[in-house]
Amino acid sequence: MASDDTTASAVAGPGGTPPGPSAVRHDPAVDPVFSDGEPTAAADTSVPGTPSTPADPGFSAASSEPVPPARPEPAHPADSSSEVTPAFSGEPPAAPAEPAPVAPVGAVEPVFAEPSAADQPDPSLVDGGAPPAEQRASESSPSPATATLPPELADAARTLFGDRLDLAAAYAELLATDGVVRGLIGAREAPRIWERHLLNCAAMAERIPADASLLDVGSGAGLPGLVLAIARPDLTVTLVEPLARRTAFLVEAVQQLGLTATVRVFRGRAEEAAAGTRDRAPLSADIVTARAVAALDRLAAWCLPLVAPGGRLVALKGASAAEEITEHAEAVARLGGGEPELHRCGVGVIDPPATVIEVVRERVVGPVRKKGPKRSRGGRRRGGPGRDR
Ligand SMILES: C[S@@+](CC[C@H](N)C(=O)[O-])C[C@H]1O[C@@H](n2cnc3c(N)ncnc32)[C@H](O)[C@@H]1O
Repeated sequence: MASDDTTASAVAGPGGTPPGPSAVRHDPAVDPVFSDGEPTAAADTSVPGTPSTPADPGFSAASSEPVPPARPEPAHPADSSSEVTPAFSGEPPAAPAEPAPVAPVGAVEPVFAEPSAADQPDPSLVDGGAPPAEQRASESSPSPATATLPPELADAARTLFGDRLDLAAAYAELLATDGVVRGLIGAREAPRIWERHLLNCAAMAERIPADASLLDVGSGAGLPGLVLAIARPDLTVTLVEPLARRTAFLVEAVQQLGLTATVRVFRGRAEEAAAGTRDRAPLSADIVTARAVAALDRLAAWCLPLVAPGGRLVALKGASAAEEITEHAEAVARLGGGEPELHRCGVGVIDPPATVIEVVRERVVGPVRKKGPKRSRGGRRRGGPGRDR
């Protein structure tokens, strides 16, 4: 049930409420939410909370390697094919993988219901001998119901979500129930969804201009793209995610939250989104966001081709953001990016503020061509077999 703190009538528009006491305590900027069962998540190993940092309990067995183009997820009823065919949700080729449409439910109260019988986990979600997600959820102490917005975060949440706070609460509920049951989010993350995930993602909104188009690369369960779409109804958002189980969740979440007018889901890798096909123009947007997807050099390689010239990559990063800039600024420049800039978001609202790295796409750089043998004017390869004849 909603407390008075979370009712729409009690909230002001974003920025309209004086920030309350800073209440977010951890450095949550890049803590991803995936549970142990996730098979192929590429992660930013240069930030805290990634697989290379054992301290993060909510993280998956992710590697820093990119997702292979056609690497299958574990079989699941929603996955009719193991092949990843880049497509928007609803496009005919991808249709078999999409769940049946769910009627929008609108805003719901930020208390998490018990999973129904229909929510029983599919055993095929279990990876590597781990117990089913539901079992993992019940084994760890916090119950999903504890993901209710903590009172000490209510001021920050009101400031960041304004009159969309109920919608944010509905998404938090989805993450903490469905997200846990389906193995998309670690059970221990449920009680700290607001603190570690929703608020710091929402804080990025201050770096995004009004009415911008936005592509969120490696959305996973919707972070930060879906959070930004909730906080900022003026944005047009595309969630880019290659893995079927995650895109199935995203499609359902978009429908259930009633966000279909401003949010679409593209199943595929960033590189595929940028390349386009004979039937689909390459995707691009004013702003490309990412959290916990890759280190800055690789992120720039994947994301800058998706940024409209003059637009920006806005990457949510952790404590090592400054070192990443030092390490990768040259690579970013080679890829057509400007000097990476570090910004703090949510100052005075969340503690610590979120850290983002921003890169303007200054130049359009073509794909790196591999050096092949030189050809003569006649088209023959110099030194090739023809020359010896
Ligand atoms: C560690 S998860 C982070 C998910 C989410 N951004 C978050 O912060 O919770 C990394 C995500 O990036 C996706 N990913 C990996 N390589 C990608 C690529 N080349 N293009 C798009 N997404 C990719 C993975 O499938 C995975 O969902």
